[in-house]
Amino acid sequence: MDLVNSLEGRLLFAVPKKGRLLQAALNLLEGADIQFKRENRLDIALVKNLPIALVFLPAADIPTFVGEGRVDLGITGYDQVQEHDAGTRALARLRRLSNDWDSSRAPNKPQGCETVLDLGFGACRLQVQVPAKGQYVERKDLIGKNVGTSFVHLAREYFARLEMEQEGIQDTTKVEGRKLRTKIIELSGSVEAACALGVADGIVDLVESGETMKAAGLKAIDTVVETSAILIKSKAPSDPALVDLIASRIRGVITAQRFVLCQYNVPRAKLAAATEITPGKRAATVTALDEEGWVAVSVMVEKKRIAVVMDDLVQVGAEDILVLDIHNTRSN
Ligand SMILES: Nc1ncnc2c1ncn2[C@@H]1O[C@H](COP(=O)(O)OP(=O)(O)OP(=O)(O)O)[C@@H](O)[C@H]1O
Ligand SMILES: O=P(O)(O)OC[C@H]1O[C@H](OP(=O)(O)OP(=O)(O)O)[C@H](O)[C@@H]1O
Repeated sequence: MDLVNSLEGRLLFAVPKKGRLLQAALNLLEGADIQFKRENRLDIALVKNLPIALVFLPAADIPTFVGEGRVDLGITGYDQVQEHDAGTRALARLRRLSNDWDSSRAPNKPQGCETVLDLGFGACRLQVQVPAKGQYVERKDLIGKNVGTSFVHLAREYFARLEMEQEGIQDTTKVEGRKLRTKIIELSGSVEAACALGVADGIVDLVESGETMKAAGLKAIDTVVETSAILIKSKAPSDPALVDLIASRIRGVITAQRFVLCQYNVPRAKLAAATEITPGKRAATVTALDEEGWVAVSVMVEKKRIAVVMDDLVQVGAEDILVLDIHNTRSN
C-alpha cells in the first residue's frame, strides 16, 4: 500500500521540518512515546505505536494546514499563527471588496486553529528594528519608509494601526484594506541585512538573544508579538479523544522538563517554614521519619529556582537535601 493510502484512519500531526523548532519538537515526541522512523527525504512518517501520521512541514505553513482542517494537530510558533491569521483577515477583506466569494466553495469544516498549550521553547520577540546609529528613533519615524520583513501581514497591520494613530483616528481596529503609506517589503530570510544594503530603512524580525540584531548594527524600538512554540489543533479534529491523549502526554513531558523532585529531612517544628519555601505543585508529600521529631518531605520545584530554594531550606534547618530529575509526569 502506498504511503498516502496508509494515512487513512490516522490522526495527522504536523511538525516543523527544519529550523529552530525542529529538535525541541522531536524531543517532545520522544518524551510522549510517539515512535516513528522518518525515511530519508520523506515528509510523512507513520507512527508505529499509535494511529497517527507525522507530516513534516515548514513552521510557517503549519497554521494553514491545521486551520483548514487538513491536519489535526501541529507544533509551530505563536508568531506564525498570528501571521497566518493576519493574512486571513486581509484576504477576507479583499474578497469582500471584489465580491470574489462563491459560497458553494465554502469549506464544510469550521476554519481556524485553536491553541492547545504553550510548549515552553522557541521563545523570542517579533520586533521593529532600526539602525542603532541612524536617524530613526521612534516607531513613527518609520511611517512612509521602507520596512523589510518575512511577517508581511503582521507588519501591514502594525503600520496601518500606527498610521491611523498618527492621523488621530480613534478606532484603530479596522486596519484591513487601508492604503498604507509605509512600504512593506517581503523578504524570506537574513532580514537583518536589508538596512545595511539599502533595501529597507527598518525591519520587523525575530529577536531571541539579540546577537544577530547587534551584529547587524540594529536596535529594537518596539515589539509586535511575543512568541513561543505552541501546540495547535484544528477546530474539527478527526479523533478528538486522541488529540486529548497526545496533549496530555505532551503536557506531562513539559512539566517533567520544567520541574525537579526535591527531597529533604526537616525537624517537624520547622516543617511549616520549609513548606512555605517548597509549597509544591499541589502540596508537599510529608512522611514520618524513623527518628523522633523529624519528617521527610518530597516536593516538585521549578528547575530554575532550585539553587535558591536549597539555600533557603538550609537556612530553616532542612538536611539531607536531594534533587532528582523527573523523567515524565501525568495529571489532569
Ligand atoms: N532566534 C530564535 N529563537 C527562538 N525561536 C525562534 C528564533 N527564530 C525563530 N524562532 C521560532 O521558530 C519559528 C521558525 O523559525 P525558523 O527561522 O527556524 O524557520 P524556518 O522554517 O527555518 O524558516 P526560514 O527558512 O524562513 O528560516 C519562528 O516562527 C519562531 O517561532
Ligand atoms: O536574537 P538571536 O538569538 O540572534 O536570533 C534571531 C535570529 O534568529 C532567526 O533567524 P535564523 O537564524 O533562524 O535565520 P533566518 O535569518 O534565515 O531566518 C531570526 O530571524 C533572527 O535572524
